[in-house]
Amino acid sequence: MDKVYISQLHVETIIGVYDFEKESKQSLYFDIVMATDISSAAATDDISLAVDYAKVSARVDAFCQQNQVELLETLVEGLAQMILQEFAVPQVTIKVSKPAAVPKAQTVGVEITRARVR
Ligand SMILES: Nc1nc2c(c(=O)[nH]1)N=C([C@H](O)[C@@H](O)CO)CN2
Repeated sequence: MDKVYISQLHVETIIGVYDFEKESKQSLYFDIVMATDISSAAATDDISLAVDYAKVSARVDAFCQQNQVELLETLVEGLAQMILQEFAVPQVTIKVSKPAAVPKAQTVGVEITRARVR
């Protein structure tokens, strides 16, 4: 299966378990890989037949602003379901990194892969 991907998408949003995290936005970085068959888009050179990575990026940012949650797990699960439904891809992998969370680590985060249920 072919892939369309987004690397290190920077989103600033309210996210976290602790009270101090609910007061100001923090940086998250998303790596997103979407399975797709690119043959129709390649044959026609038509963006409407492609998974538009710019539209996905904008939706991910908007989703993060509209859905303020505590856990990275909750956020990526919601994002995966949104991408599967709105962009007609059969499978998506999302890795989210929260570099400021653990000072002694370069970064921490969560990665999931979800497939559309037929
Ligand atoms: N598996 C997770 N562990 C932790 C999360 C999380 O979202 N998933 N979040 C926190 C805090 O919000 C942390 O980022 C603040 O230091 C802790 N562990």
